[in-house]
Amino acid sequence: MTAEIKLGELTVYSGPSEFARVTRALRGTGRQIAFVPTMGALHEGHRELLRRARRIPNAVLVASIFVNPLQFNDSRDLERYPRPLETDLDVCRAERVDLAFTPSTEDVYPPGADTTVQPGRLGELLEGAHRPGHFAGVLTVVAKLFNIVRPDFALFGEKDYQQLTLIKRMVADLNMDTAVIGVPTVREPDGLALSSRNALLSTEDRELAVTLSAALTAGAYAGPHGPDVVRAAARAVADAEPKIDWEYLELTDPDLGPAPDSGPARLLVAAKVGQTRLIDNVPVQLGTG
Ligand SMILES: Nc1ncnc2c1ncn2[C@@H]1O[C@H](COP(=O)(O)OP(=O)(O)OP(=O)(O)O)[C@@H](O)[C@H]1O
Ligand SMILES: CC(C)(CO)[C@@H](O)C(=O)[O-]
Ligand code: BAL
Repeated sequence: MTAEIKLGELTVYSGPSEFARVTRALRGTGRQIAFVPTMGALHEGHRELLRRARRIPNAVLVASIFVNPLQFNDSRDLERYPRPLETDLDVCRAERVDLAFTPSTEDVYPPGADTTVQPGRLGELLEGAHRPGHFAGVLTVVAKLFNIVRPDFALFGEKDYQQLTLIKRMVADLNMDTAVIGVPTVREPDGLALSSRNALLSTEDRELAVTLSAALTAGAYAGPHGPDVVRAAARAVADAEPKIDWEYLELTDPDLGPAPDSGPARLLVAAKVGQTRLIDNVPVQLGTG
């Protein structure tokens, strides 16, 4: 079988069973597998994940492109989600991806599929409170993808910080044999976190959207003064932009528990800008000043 697998140029698969056989054959040759799961509409954030994965010595680079309906609690969000598959495959070629997995919804969820992975308490906070069922959808598809690909390494962006935290939790709790690597958020020059949904912003909304990262930056700079000042500094920037529908702006510890008085913390935001819901977060060092 491995004789047929060409590495060094992109091969695209859509059948889960066929793809599982390919990855199993590769493992049999002693190669390690580095995996970058995505929903497509690839941008510089995804490219950074692919480049970091490419640098893992002797690894075969696998990317998946699948807009997972199970994690969308809003059907309009699912409908509007961009799907430029051919351009995405060109990006995969440019980043020297070996294997792309592009299943259909029916490939991933054949009739009768009924088993899901449910997050614990962590899945109910923040994003979980605003997108009911979202993280069960994410964990279910990530567990399925991990079973198909069986990666040694899987790379996820810190932009989706709660997702990254929950995936690390799932891997530990369910004894999955994959090292999860978090990659810092890639930003536009003005600070806006890159996101596939940015393509849906009107010109005016794009200008407003920078307020999310501006609020986070104001909070992070206030870190030495302690948690109350961080919250107040971030909130002041957010409140100055009432055209944005702010959903949460919260300071936590790095594991998403209550914020400490000093030491490392995380400041997270979600807001609707026009029709488009965006999230972002930054690390904050508290109470050192
Ligand atoms: N700006 C970014 N920097 C680093 N990683 C990112 C960035 N944006 C997305 N990622 C990561 O890329 C992976 C795939 O994400 P996804 O395909 O959902 O893209 P996205 O830009 O997060 O889209 P959206 O948030 O609009 O759904 C995830 O691990 C995500 O955290
Ligand atoms: C991890 C993921 C690919 C699961 O669908 C998705 O949530 C994403 O792109 O962040
Ligand atoms: N990037 C996280 C996937 C989602 O918003 O559904």
